[in-house]
Amino acid sequence: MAVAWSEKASSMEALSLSLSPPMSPPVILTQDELKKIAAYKAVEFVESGMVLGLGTGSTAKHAVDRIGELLCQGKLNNIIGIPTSKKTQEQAISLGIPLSDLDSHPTIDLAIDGADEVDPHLNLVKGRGGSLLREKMVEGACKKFVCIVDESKLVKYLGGSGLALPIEVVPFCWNFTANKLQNLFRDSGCVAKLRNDCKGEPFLTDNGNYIVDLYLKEDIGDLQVASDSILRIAGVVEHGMFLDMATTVIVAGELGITIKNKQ
Ligand SMILES: O=C[C@H](O)[C@H](O)[C@H](O)COP(=O)(O)O
Repeated sequence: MAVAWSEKASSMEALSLSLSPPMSPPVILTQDELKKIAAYKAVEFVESGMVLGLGTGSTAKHAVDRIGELLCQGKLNNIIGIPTSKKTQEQAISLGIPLSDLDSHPTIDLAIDGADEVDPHLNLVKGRGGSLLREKMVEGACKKFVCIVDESKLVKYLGGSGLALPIEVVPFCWNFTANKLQNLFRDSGCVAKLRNDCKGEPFLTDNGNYIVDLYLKEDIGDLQVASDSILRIAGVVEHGMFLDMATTVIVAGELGITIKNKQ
C-alpha cells in the first residue's frame, strides 16, 4: 500500500512538518526526517497495555522517543518495553518507559525496529549498530514485528547495498571463525573483516562479543541455506539476516509512505 505525502496528513501532523499545498514543488525531506516519519507511523500501531519490543538505531530511536512522548501525554498507558540494547534501555529509562525483559515477558505484542537492508520478500539485514543478537531474540518473540526504514534501505537482494552483513562471534580465536565465514561465501567474493571501534580496538557488543562484517560481491542465493551454514560454524553466536521475521515494513520515501505486509 503506497500513501502519498499529500494524503498522509496524520503522520505529517504528528511531526509538525508543514506540507506544501497541492501543485507546489515537492517537499525535500532529509534521511532523518524520513526515518522519523516511518517511526511515527509505526507507533500508530501501539495500543495501551502492550508489551513492546524497543529497537535500536537511529530510526528506532524516533519510535522510542514518540512512545515516551505519548506516555507522558497520557495518550498511552500500561506499556512495558523490552529493550534490544543497553543504549535503548538508557533511552527508555530517560523517557520514563517502564521496562522488563524476555524472562518475565516471553511473549511480546509488538516490536518496532529499523534495518540496514530490506529485500523484496521483507527479509532484513540488521546489526550494523552491533545489536543483532538481542534484536533477534526480542523480535523472534513478537506477535508482530514492524520494521521501519527510509527508502535507501531497499535492496534487490541481501548484501546488495555493498555494506556489511554483520556476524556476532565469540572473541576466542575470532580470526579462525572469520576465515571460516569468508571461505563459506568465497564463490560470492566474500571478504570478512573484524569490526573495530573508534579507538581501533575490536568493537564489543552488549554481550561482550565481536562482530565480523561480511562484504559480499554477489547474491548469496538461498538465504535459509546460508543462515544454516553460518550458524553451524563453531564460534558464531548469531548473524544479522532476519529471515521471514518482519510482519510489516514501513518505508518512508520522497513520494510518501509504503506499507508492505508479509503475505
Ligand atoms: O544493530 C543495529 C540495528 O540492527 C539497527 O536497527 C540497524 O542497524 C538500523 O539502524 P539505523 O536505523 O540507524 O539505520
